[in-house]
Amino acid sequence: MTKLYELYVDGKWFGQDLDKIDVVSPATQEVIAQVPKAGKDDAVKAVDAAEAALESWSKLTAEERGQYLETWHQLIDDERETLGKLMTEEQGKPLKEAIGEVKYANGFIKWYAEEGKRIYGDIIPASHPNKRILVQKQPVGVVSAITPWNFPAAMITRKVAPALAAGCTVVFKPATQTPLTAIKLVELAEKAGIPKGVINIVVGSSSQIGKAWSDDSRVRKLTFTGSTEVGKLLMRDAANTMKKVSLELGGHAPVIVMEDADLKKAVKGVIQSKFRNAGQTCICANRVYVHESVEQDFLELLKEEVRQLKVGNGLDDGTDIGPLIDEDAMKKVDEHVQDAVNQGAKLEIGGSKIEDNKGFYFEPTVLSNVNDDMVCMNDETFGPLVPVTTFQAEDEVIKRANQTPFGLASYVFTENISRAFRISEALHFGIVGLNDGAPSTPQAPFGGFKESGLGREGGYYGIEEYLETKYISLGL
Ligand SMILES: NC(=O)C1=CN([C@@H]2O[C@H](COP(=O)(O)OP(=O)(O)OC[C@H]3O[C@@H](n4cnc5c(N)ncnc54)[C@H](OP(=O)(O)O)[C@@H]3O)[C@@H](O)[C@H]2O)C=CC1
Ligand SMILES: O=C(O)CCCC(=O)O
Repeated sequence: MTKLYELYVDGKWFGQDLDKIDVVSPATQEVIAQVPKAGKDDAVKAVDAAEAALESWSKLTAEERGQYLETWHQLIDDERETLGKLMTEEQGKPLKEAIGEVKYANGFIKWYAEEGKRIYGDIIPASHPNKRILVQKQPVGVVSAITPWNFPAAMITRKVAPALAAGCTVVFKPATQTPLTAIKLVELAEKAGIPKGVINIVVGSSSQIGKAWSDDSRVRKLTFTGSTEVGKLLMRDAANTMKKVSLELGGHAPVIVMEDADLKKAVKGVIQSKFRNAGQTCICANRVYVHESVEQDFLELLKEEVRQLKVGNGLDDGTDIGPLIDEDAMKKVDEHVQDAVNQGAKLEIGGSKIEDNKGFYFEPTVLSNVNDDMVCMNDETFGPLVPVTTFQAEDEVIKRANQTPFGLASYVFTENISRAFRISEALHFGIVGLNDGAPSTPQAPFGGFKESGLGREGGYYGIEEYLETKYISLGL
């Protein structure tokens, strides 16, 4: 019998009597579990619970809240293999990557268990002898979090952990395609003794749940990771009650390989950045600009590495690239490849769907002779495609890299220190991987410029998003 996972609001598991949603393995298309389908009423009840829990949770000391987070961290660490397997089953990424994500996700909990103790205020010298100017940071209040399917654990912990550490309570909705890891994380939060109402999870109609939270003036902060389209919609709705908003949206990351780059390092960076999670990451390399003098050497090295990547079910040993999340995702990659090839791009390796599997598998693909008008050079592919084009001059490539409404991650490979700084500073992106294809880490600020979003997650920057600044003017 298919296992039914329940939802959790106000310290109670519920949902047996609701309609059900099937959770489908992207590797096999089999139904692996079911979750209840919550709607508006459940979303409102979640806010009722979070609001009721807010006062007592926010009044705990940062050390007490940190202790709950430490216990949660330990329980997740003990279960990292179980969580990793569940994640692979529902999301598709290879098991070693899934376990890596659990560790990464847990790193945010550990970091914020500590960082909550360092929410400092200020005393500012006054202009009047009988006045004192005090500045205090306070939790923003109830937080609503909406997360995507591509990182079923990390996108949750990097929102929930700083919110909890700051003294906020949380209502959250994971993606319908990947709710199981999220529910398991909440089970462990309950086991860690986190009081009822502090964390509440619902899954179901995203528009009903999102709207209920947007319209509710008790929710003081919205944090979202997902598509730019939905991010804009949520921001517009949040304006009605003037919520604080953090948005981590789409990217379109350029990779710049200069003529003085260490090409082995550059290829390793592209492989790390591009093929993680089958290319379904908002910081994935999406377009590669290689100096014309090193293009052939770069392509040869890249193809050598890509040839060795094994595509398959993420649960199988040795799999490097799992299935894409669904048919639409596969169609998008195929369309990007076809568009480029029809306009004269050269297929260096890959280029096809893998038809003899039940899941949505696509070959790791490299295209050369690509130009800036092709769809793949303007739109996030979210799949295992590396389009390679050439450039002649530094100014030219900076201009082309910045020619996008997105501004999340970018990558530069060069062994020249002055050039490295010059280019990093000229790129209009929130993240620059300088000779580094894997910049994500819990202590660093993750987030984008322009239409890639607002706010930062990670490090001390990430906890600021859950705080209000209060100024107390004291007359002596
Ligand atoms: N920045 C990033 O990390 C991500 C970027 N993307 C980009 O977005 C594209 C589309 O992916 P997709 O999964 O559809 O992204 P979405 O933005 O649709 O989904 C992200 C989250 O938002 C929820 N959601 C969707 N519509 C609403 C709504 N009206 N109100 C409230 N919540 C809503 C989803 O719920 P539900 O699952 O129930 O639909 C999910 O929890 C990808 O191809 C990729 O380009 C996608 C995922 C992550
Ligand atoms: O695609 C995303 O939004 C998640 C980014 C993963 C990371 O933290 O590196």
